[in-house]
Amino acid sequence: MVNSTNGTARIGVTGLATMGGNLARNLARHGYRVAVHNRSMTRTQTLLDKHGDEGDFVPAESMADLVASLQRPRQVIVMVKAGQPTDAVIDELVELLEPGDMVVDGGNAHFADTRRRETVLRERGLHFVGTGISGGEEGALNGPSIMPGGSAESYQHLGPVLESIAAQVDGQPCCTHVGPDGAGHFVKMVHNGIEYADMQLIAESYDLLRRAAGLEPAEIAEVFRTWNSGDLESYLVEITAEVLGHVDAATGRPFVDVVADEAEQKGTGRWTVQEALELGIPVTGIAEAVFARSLSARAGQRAAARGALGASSGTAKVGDRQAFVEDVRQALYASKVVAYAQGFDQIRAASEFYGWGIDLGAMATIWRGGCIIRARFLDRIRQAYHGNADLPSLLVDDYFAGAVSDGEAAWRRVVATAVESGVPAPGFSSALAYHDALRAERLPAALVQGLRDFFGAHTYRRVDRDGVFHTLWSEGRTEIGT
Ligand SMILES: NC(=O)C1=CN([C@@H]2O[C@H](COP(=O)(O)OP(=O)(O)OC[C@H]3O[C@@H](n4cnc5c(N)ncnc54)[C@H](OP(=O)(O)O)[C@@H]3O)[C@@H](O)[C@H]2O)C=CC1
Ligand SMILES: O=C(CO)[C@H](O)[C@H](O)COP(=O)(O)O
Repeated sequence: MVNSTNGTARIGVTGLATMGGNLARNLARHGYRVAVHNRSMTRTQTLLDKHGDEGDFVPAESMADLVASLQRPRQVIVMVKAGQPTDAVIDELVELLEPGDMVVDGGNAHFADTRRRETVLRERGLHFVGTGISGGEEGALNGPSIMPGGSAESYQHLGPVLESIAAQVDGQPCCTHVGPDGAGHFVKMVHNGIEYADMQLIAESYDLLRRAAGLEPAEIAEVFRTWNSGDLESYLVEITAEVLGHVDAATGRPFVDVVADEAEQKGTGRWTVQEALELGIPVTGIAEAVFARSLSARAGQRAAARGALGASSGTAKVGDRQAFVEDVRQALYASKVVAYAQGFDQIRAASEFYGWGIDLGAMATIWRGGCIIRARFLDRIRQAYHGNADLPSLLVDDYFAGAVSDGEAAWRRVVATAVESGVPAPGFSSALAYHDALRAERLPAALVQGLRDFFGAHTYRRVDRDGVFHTLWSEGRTEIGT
C-alpha cells in the first residue's frame, strides 16, 4: 500500500480506536503528514472514509508499511490497550526500527512497565517515550494534556509536534517533558488518582445535597452550574451539572436514578494508592475514592447489610438549605485542595526516589487545560510551586492555607451533618482528618510507638534527648539506650 509516500510521513500512529483515531486526526489537522495503522484494517479504512479530507493521512496495512512510510528518525505513537497488547505491538515494532527511532506509548501504561520497556529499547539504541495523554475523545481531537517521559533527546524531536497538538492555556501548551523513563506515566497515573478523588468529592456533595438537604437532581445541577463560575470552576464540575440535569428518555426519570450505583475502575486509581503505600505518602483522598468504588461494586454484600442492619439513615435533616449549599461548596473546595496536595506530594516523593527531577509547577501548568482534571485552581497551584518549588505541602502556601482555613467551619458542619444524617462522606471526612492531623501539635503516634515497644521491643525515640530507647517492660520498666 505504501509506495510514493515512503519515508515522507512526519509521524505514525498505530491503534486507531477512540484515542488513537482522534489523535491522528488532531495531528493531520495541524498539517502533519500522519501514517495511520491499526491491527484490523477496518478501523484504518473507517478513519479515512469519515475523516480522510481533514489532512494528509498515509494508510498502512501492516506495521512494516507504517515504518516504511516514516521520515527518519522515525516516530511512532502506540495507542492500544495497556498491558500485553502494548508489549505485543512494541515487540513487532522494534524488529522494524533502527537506532535513533522513537516509540511513544500514549496508553495508560503502568510506569513500572514503562521503565522496563525503556531499558530494553535503550539497549537496542531506540528511544522509548512513555507518555500520559489525558482528555478523552474530545481532548485527543482538539487538544489533550500530554505528559511525555523518556530521554531529553527524544523530546527535542517530539516536543514541537506534541506541543503543537496539545491544549493551549494563556499561550502555553499543556505539554512538557516530565522527566526520564517512567516519569510521564507516573504523573499520568497520579493525575488519574486525583481524578478519582475529585469525582468522589463531587459525588459526596451531590449525595449530601440530595439526601440530607432534600434537593432534586435538576436543582443540584443548577447548584453545580453556579459553582462552576467561581473557585470551583473545572471540567468535572461543569459535566456534573450536565449529567445531573439529564433526563432518561425511556422513563422520564433523572438519568442519575436509572444508572446502576456500582462504580467501575480500570486500575490507575488503584495503582496510585499502591505506589503511594510503597513511597509512604498518605493519599487518603485517592484511597477513599478507590475504596468507595470498590464498596459500591459489592452489590451482594450491600444487599445483605441492608437486610440485616436496615438502610442507613440518621435523624439530622438540613433546615437552612441555602446555607448548607454554601457549606458544601466550601467543604468541597477545601477537600479538593487536600486531595491535590496529596497527589503533588506523591509526585514529589517519586521524583526524589527515582531521580526524575519533576517540576511540580510545570505539572500544574500542563493540567490547566486539555485533561479531565482541568480546573481554574490549577493556576493557583502553578503559582504556588513557581513561588516556592520546595513547598512542604500545598496546604502551607499562603493562598491555599487561607482558602482552607476560611472554609474550615463549614467543612466541620458538613462532616457533622453527614455523620448525623447517615450519608457516607469518606472523602470529606478523611480530608478533614488529614488537615487536622497534619497540623496537630502532638499525634497519638507516640502511644503507637509505646505499644510497639511493649509487645515487640521495637524501640522508640524521645522528645528530650537523642538516641534510640527501649523500656524493659517486664523487668522493672527500666529504660535502656540501644
Ligand atoms: N478512552 C479514553 O478516554 C482514554 C484512554 N487512554 C488509553 O489510551 C489507550 C487507547 O485507548 P482507546 O482508544 O480507548 O482504545 P482501547 O483501550 O479500547 O484499545 C483499542 C485499540 O487497541 C488495539 N489492540 C488491542 N489489542 C491489541 C493487540 N494485541 N495488538 C494490537 N492492537 C491491539 C485495538 O485494535 P483492533 O481495532 O484491531 O481491535 C484498538 O486499536 C489505552 O491504553 C487507554 O488506557 C488514555 C486516556 C483516555
Ligand atoms: O485516563 C483517563 C483520563 O485521563 C480516563 O478517564 C481513565 O482511564 C478512566 O479511568 P477509570 O475507568 O478507572 O475511571
